[in-house]
Amino acid sequence: MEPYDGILLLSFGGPEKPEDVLPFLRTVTAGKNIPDERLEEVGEHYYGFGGRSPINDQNRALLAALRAELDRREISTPVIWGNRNFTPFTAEALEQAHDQGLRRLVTVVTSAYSSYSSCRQYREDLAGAQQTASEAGMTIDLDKVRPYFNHPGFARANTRLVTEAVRGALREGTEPDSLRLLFVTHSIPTAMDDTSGPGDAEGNAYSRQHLALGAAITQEVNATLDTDFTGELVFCSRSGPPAQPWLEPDVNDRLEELALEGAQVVVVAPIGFVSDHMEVVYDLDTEAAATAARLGLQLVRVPTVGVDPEFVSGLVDLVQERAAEARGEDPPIPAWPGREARPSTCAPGCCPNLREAKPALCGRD
Ligand SMILES: CC1=C(CCC(=O)O)c2cc3nc(cc4[nH]c(cc5[nH]c(cc1n2)c(C)c5CCC(=O)O)c(CCC(=O)O)c4C)C(CCC(=O)O)=C3C
Ligand SMILES: [Fe+2]
Repeated sequence: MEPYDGILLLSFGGPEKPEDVLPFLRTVTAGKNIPDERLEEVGEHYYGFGGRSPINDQNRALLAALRAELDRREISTPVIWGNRNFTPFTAEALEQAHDQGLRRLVTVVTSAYSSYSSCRQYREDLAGAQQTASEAGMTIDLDKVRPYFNHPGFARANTRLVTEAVRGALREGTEPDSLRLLFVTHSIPTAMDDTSGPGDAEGNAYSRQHLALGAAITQEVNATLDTDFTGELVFCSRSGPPAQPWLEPDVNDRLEELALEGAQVVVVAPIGFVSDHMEVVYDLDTEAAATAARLGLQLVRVPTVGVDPEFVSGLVDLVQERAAEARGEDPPIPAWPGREARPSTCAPGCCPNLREAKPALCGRD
């Protein structure tokens, strides 16, 4: 895997027991304008699951799946795991890597899209952790793979999962006219969406990337099943003060409207998430499922990619692609939907931090 001697899996992190919940929430929301009521509410979501988020176990499973796929390709490069908000924190991961003799890592983030929250904030985490390591006398170089919403591994795995879910609903006798297809992602402030992307020429990269993937999946579903569905994008997990605009519609509000229109079955595909973490098991499987039940709607929740072999193999392809780039080669850069891949080194000012300027790695600024 020249020039890299290690791979860093970088994620959000989550609490593992009730005593972890408050410290975790304080870490997540430090310096952010999240109302207390929202924090208490989110704390309750975690307590409802015994104080344990599913996300860390999902990352452990992803680590094992990446290891198996690397071994299958006879690549012995170690994989290290770090989180933004829970141990092993990113700085701890770098220390562990350094102790193992690793000096140059390629990072895979557990988020597929461009935005401050899903891309630059991880680049800031890398800069902070690298700084901490350097103060302790450890020098580590860090690169990362490109945002992969339109890498074929992620996009095709999602397409297959949605197609199977719709096929299953139709096989059970659902009339196509009474079925709706919703793609779901995490809401973000509209100001964050407006500024997501490489800078002056763009913006709204976060919502546009989801719309592009949703449209491509819908087209494939229709081609495969000979149907005529119109997919649409909805959002979950809004927080922030009520007066601050966030991306809409909320999945629950849209379910209300769909029920009035006469829909009976709603296929909900959480393409914004790579695994079934809290937003999926609470906001969709608990809250949206209750809304649907109250409205008499059948909700069919599509699995997230998780450790789907096509997705995992795509992540290893991305790591090998990044290594080839770093060696100065000109590897093929597969992209679907759209032929334009995001660069693995972000443009200056890409997905800016609107609160405070902070150093970020893996970019040209
Ligand atoms: C785009 C995006 C992703 C997807 C990309 C990625 O995966 O990174 C994501 C992932 C996640 N978000 C998570 C948890 C939380 N996010 C919060 C708050 C926020 N998220 C935001 C955005 C995103 N978040 C934003 C704009 C805020 C407002 C404050 C801020 O500007 O940062 C809060 C505070 C309370 C609240 O406001 O809800 C919590 C507890 C967990 C862990 C789940 C688990 O434990 O299983 C995961 C994977
Ligand atoms: Fe979040």
